[in-house]
Parts: sequence; structure tokens; C-alpha cells
Amino acid sequence: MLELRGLDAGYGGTQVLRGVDLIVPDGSIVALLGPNGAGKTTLLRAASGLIRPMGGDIVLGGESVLGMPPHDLCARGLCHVPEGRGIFPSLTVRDNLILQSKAGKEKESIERAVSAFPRLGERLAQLAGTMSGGEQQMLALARTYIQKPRFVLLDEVSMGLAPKIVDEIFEFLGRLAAEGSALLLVEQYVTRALDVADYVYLLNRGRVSFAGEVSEVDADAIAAEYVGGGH
Ligand SMILES: Nc1ncnc2c1ncn2[C@@H]1O[C@H](COP(=O)(O)OP(=O)(O)OP(=O)(O)O)[C@@H](O)[C@H]1O
Repeated sequence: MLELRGLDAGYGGTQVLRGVDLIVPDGSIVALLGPNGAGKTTLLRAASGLIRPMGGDIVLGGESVLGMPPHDLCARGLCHVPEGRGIFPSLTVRDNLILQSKAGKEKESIERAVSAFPRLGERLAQLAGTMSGGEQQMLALARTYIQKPRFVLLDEVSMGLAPKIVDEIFEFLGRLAAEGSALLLVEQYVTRALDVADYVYLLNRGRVSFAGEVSEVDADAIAAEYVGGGH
């Protein structure tokens, strides 16, 4: 289980998150929704160690991991697919994958990535930055997938992509979850997110305004409230 306890976070002197409590049970999909500027990205950044919280605690498997850098958290099974994807554009697809692989497991890692996204297999020698936006997103997801994470934080991974690619990415998220990874999903396509999620948190101005099971919420009402919803 991943737990955020009373999390306060922000930038410089500006506090964005205020006392956020959030739980991602093992093997579950949790959708984190809210209007622009609510603090969703900030929450994922704080949870993955990219920014240091101002207060509260981050607990992974019963142990506090507060202050741990992102690569250590990922090695412990908590990985983040950030906004902007976090790939190395001037390296090849192969090298992007190898960098994320354990030593001696490179071949296996590349095979695992290609099994999730066969298109990457045709592009191993291509510079990542020259691929289409959808292919770059697949690479970002594949880099996380090869690490077999227990928890994956996903920041708007469908952003700006064609509907067919979004379908492919959601299919992949289903596979990731079926293999046992728990997902914390920030997503502009509210109804799509609620279709796959078990639990939902609504964030408003840095505070949790609702937490519960997806079956308790009216997906259309939430979708109507937020930009990009309903598709
Ligand atoms: N690096 C930063 N420095 C200062 N303020 C920031 C920084 N990043 C975000 N903020 C501010 O923090 C607040 C929350 O932003 P955040 O990106 O977490 O919201 P969000 O819910 O992810 O929004 P969106 O749906 O628009 O991506 C906003 O007011 C934003 O301007």
C-alpha cells in the first residue's frame, strides 16, 4: 500500500497541497481528478520524490520513504511517468530502455518493452526525440514497465494524443494493472479514467474534496465539471 498522510507541498513559499490523505491499495487503480491548477501534478511530484514535501509523510509498504530521491523510490517499486514523459530525446530508443534496465538484464528488458509496444521494436535505433508524441509516450511507459513496479504514478499520459493511441495506452494500463501494478492515474479523460479505476479522489485547491469508490460517484457530473472531460 502507498499512503500519503497529511501531505503539504508546494514551490518556494507557495503552498499548493494542504493536508492531503490518499491511499493506493496494492493492485488497485486510483483516479486522481480535479480542475486545472488543483495540485494533481504537484501531488505526483511530491509522492515520487521529485519535490520535497513541506509536511506530512509518504509511506510505502508501511515504511516512511519521505525525502528519498526518485531513483531510490523507483528501485523500491514506486515509479513515476511524469508530465513531459521524462525520456532522453537525444538517445536512441534502445539506450533509453537500457538506461532503465538492471545490469545484465538488458536483452530481457528490451523484449519486455517490445512485448508491450511492438512499435518500439521497429524503432530501437531511432533517436527518441524524433519519434511521434504517441511513440514517445509509449517509450516512457515501456521504461517504467520494464521495472515491474508495484506502484506507478501516471501524469496525463494520454495528453495531446490521437484517440487510437489513447486506446492503445489505456489497453496497456489494463495490462499493467492485470500484472499486479497499482496505478495512481491523473487523467484529463475523466470518464476513461473512471472506467478503469477502483477508487477516485477529487482534488480542489490542494485539498481532497472527495475520496471513495468509483461506484459512488456520478461520472458524467464529474466529467462535465472538468476541462477535457466526457470523452
Ligand atoms: N514549478 C512551479 N513553481 C511554482 N508554482 C508552480 C510550479 N508548478 C506548479 N505550480 C503551481 O502550483 C499549482 C498547482 O499546479 P499543478 O500543476 O500541480 O496542478 P494540476 O492539478 O496538475 O493542474 P493541471 O490539470 O492544469 O495540470 C498551480 O497554481 C501552479 O501554478
